[in-house]
Formats: sequence, structure tokens, C-alpha cells
Amino acid sequence: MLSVTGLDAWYGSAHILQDVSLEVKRGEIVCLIGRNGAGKTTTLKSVMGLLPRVRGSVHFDGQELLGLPAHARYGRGLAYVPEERRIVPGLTVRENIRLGLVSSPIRSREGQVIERIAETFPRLRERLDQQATTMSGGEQQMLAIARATASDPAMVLLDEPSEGIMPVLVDEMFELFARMRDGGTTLLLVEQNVELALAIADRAYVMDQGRIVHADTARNLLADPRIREEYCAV
Ligand SMILES: Nc1ncnc2c1ncn2[C@@H]1O[C@H](COP(=O)(O)OP(=O)(O)OP(=O)(O)O)[C@@H](O)[C@H]1O
Repeated sequence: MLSVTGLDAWYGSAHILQDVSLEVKRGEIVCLIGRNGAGKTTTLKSVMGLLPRVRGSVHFDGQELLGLPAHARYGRGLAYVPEERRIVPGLTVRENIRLGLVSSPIRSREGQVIERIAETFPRLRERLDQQATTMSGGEQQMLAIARATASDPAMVLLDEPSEGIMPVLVDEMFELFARMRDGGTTLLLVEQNVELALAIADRAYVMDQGRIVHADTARNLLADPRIREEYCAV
């Protein structure tokens, strides 16, 4: 579904991504792991068209995305939940969800979309008319995911969704990801919580200094003592 080949990316003159290639098949959860600064966020941003200087190829559903602006990539069925969530202050939960539908063809079916989201995210159902920024960090993260998935994208890119969230909500969130996959949504997940992420992922790529240094099934990576030692809190 997503095929990234020979991707290079720069911030100014700093050459950050070097020859990054990865694949995500339809219906998979693929995880991107690596230390701070390895280039995981930069990879997601490059796929979404959020960096000024990127070279290589990003194929999604058989079409080249490189050169298209970010909004056009959303229009093709890709969604992105950035690390910083970007919940809009002054708006309710419902109004924030509505923002995820602004340029979507299913905008006119807002009632159905809200009902689907309320079923998927019971915590949000109780809080639809609450000011979004009065919710806990974990609930706001759920809202960021709900907003990104409101338009029913084929694939969602998530950047560190569990960061700073209390453990009970983290477990809930990972169960949600597994259900999303079972419901047909494809996920590319950047996570520091490597053990939990590998437990639900199908495959994973390990990044270091802007390059992919290892790729394997999640099961093999979880069983690899070097990966456990370097990336899992054991
Ligand atoms: N806006 C920016 N301007 C210049 N350099 C940047 C910028 N954003 C990131 N970098 C650099 O790019 C490299 C990769 O950063 P990136 O955020 O992609 O890493 P990461 O693997 O997502 O790490 P983290 O888990 O810390 O977010 C780092 O060396 C970082 O300092």
C-alpha cells in the first residue's frame, strides 16, 4: 500500500534521512523504532509532504505522492497524528472532530461519523460537548486519533501516540490500534513504547542516524536480545 524508496530529506543544509526504504502492506501495523533523533518523525513528515526538501519516491496505492502538497495526500486516504496532537483550544470535542471532516467527501454524514467515533472511543462519547483542552493528555490523544480517522482514511501514520499518557490509557490505545487494523485500517506507528508496539505490530523497521538499519517481523524483533536490550525496558 505504501512504498517508500530511496528517501533523502533535509532540514536546511542538514541531510537527515539517507536512502530510507520501507513498505507497508494493506492491513498491516508496521512499527518504526529507534533512539531519539534517529529520524522517525522526519520519515513520517516526509511521507505526509510536510518537509520542504525531500528526494526519492513515496508510492501510495500505486501513485507517486512526492511533489503533492500535504492536503492532496490527505485526500488520497492518508492521515497523520503528529506527536504534538494539535487539539484546538476553545473548541469542544465534537467541534475538533468536525475539523477532521472539513474537506472530506463524507462531511455531509457528520452525524454518522460522530456515532461511529463515539462507539470506537467510549471516552469521547461522554465528553462530546466538553472543551477539548480540559480533557486529560490521554483523552486528548484519543481525540487527535479520532479526528484523524473521522474521514475514514485507508492508512494512518501515528507519531508517539503513547507519550506522556497514563498506563491504563496506553493499553486502551494499543487495543484500539489492533481493532483498527482488524477493521481494515493500515497503520504506520512510531513508538518509544517498543515492547507494547511490537506486541501488536506485524513488522518493524529499526532506524539509526537517518537510515534503516534493520527490518524484521515484530515477533522476531521481540525475541532478539539485542533489540530487547537496546529498545525495550526489560
Ligand atoms: N526542524 C528541524 N530543524 C533542524 N533539524 C531538525 C528539525 N527537526 C528535527 N531535526 C533533526 O533531525 C534529526 C532527526 O529528528 P527526528 O525528530 O526525525 O527524530 P526521531 O527519531 O523522531 O526522534 P524523537 O524520538 O526524538 O522525536 C535529529 O538530529 C534532529 O535534531
